Amino acid sequence: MNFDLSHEKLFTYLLILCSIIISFGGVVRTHKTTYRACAVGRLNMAAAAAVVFRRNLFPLKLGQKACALHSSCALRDADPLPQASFFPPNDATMLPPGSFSDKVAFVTGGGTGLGRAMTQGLSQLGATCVIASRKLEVLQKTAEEITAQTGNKVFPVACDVRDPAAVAQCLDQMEKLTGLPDVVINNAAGNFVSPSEKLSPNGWKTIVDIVLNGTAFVTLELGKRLIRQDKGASFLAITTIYAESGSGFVVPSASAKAGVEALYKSLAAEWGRYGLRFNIIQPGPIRTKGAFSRLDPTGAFEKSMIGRIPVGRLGTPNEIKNLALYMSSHYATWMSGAVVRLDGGEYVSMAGEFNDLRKVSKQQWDLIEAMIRQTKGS
Ligand SMILES: CCCCC/C=C\CC/C=C/C=C/C(=O)SCCNC(=O)CCNC(=O)[C@H](O)C(C)(C)COP(=O)(O)OP(=O)(O)OC[C@H]1O[C@@H](n2cnc3c(N)ncnc32)[C@H](O)[C@@H]1OP(=O)(O)O
Ligand SMILES: NC(=O)C1=CN([C@@H]2O[C@H](COP(=O)(O)OP(=O)(O)OC[C@H]3O[C@@H](n4cnc5c(N)ncnc54)[C@H](OP(=O)(O)O)[C@@H]3O)[C@@H](O)[C@H]2O)C=CC1
Repeated sequence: MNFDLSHEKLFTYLLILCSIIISFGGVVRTHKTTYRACAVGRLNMAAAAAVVFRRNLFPLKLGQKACALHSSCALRDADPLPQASFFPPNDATMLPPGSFSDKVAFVTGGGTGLGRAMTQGLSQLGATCVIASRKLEVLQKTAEEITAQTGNKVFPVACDVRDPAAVAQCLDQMEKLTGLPDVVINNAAGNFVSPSEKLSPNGWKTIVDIVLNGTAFVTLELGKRLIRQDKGASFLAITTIYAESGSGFVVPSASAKAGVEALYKSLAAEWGRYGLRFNIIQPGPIRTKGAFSRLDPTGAFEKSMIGRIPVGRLGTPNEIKNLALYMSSHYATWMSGAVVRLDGGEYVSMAGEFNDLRKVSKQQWDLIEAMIRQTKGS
């Protein structure tokens, strides 16, 4: 067997080993002060390991080395590319005030990240909102903050979307509070990066249950109730760009998100006759704590990810908010079965066979062109 242990790799393995030993120490010691010291040690070790891991994947320039060894720099956000200055995000709410007056909106996962941003936008434009997820405290805090800001009521309802009985109870509660919704946003999700050979059956099931079954339970239960009351509504699902392409290392999420897209396109065809519209947004990478802590915990991949986005930066929650508000509004009543990608061009940039030729310099192009021209007549 060929063991290729460079100094840096050896150092990484040693750091990881140390952090495991120190973590173990933290568990067995019971004295409070010692435990705290160990906890700090563990965090520093983890941060140092993250830095070295990142350096191995993306070697740093000399000037950056001092920063890389300082733990506070370990998870620093990657910078946008120069062209991003052409494409500044506009976070202002796009639709006119009152666009959702007298409307009720139901947002799963509305307490955090993109769900929170969409709820804030709906509320700002006049909607009464109900937000649902597992953590009631998180929902309550978001609901209070948004209500205070917009003056429109946001109701928090605890609900694990994996459990159909809990979904039915949550919707009962909603009916009592606000009546059935005009706008439904299926945004709740679970995800983590993992080599597929490490996935347990329960790891697979957990993601598929939240993303596909959760969306189906909410959508079918709400759909049946809306049909019974002869009430129209707009349904929106938040998937992702790899729902279309598939992606290694997030296989349960890719499979479940593809299922959600099939569900929404199918229902768009079947339930239009009941006044129900179904649309999908596929976001590219957007910094949220929930996504980045599970998809890029070391911070190693962000820079290369930004490098392949033609617009040169990550998206913002408010950019998703504005598109979601439009698609859920009365301006978009002719839109159903649509899949809208919002990703700064990342998907097409990854798909095109020759797109890496962006790295070719002007001089190299002159050379390449001359070589191709020489083939004339051959
Ligand atoms: C450069 C930056 C990249 C960022 C963006 C990039 C690209 C753009 C495309 C992005 C798409 C994003 C899609 C998203 O969905 S982001 C949303 C992320 N948010 C969340 O996940 C929030 C909710 N998540 C959770 O609550 C947990 O993380 C959860 C999903 C694991 C569920 O929690 P819980 O129900 O408590 O489950 P557990 O009991 O903890 O675990 C269940 C089961 O899974 C196994 N497991 C958990 N974590 C891992 C792991 N990291 N690796 C392997 N397996 C794991 C766990 O062991 C359990 O299985 P058992 O067999 O042991 O029982
Ligand atoms: N950020 C990004 O780069 C991208 C995100 N997306 C999608 O955007 C959506 C929002 O993600 P984002 O805001 O980034 O991440 P978050 O982690 O902040 O959002 C996920 C939400 O889902 C809720 N949730 C998780 N499990 C359940 C459950 N079993 N029942 C009910 N609610 C649940 C969580 O609340 P709680 O823990 O209280 O249950 C949380 O509010 C997701 O669909 C994600 O797939 C798509 C592409 C890119």
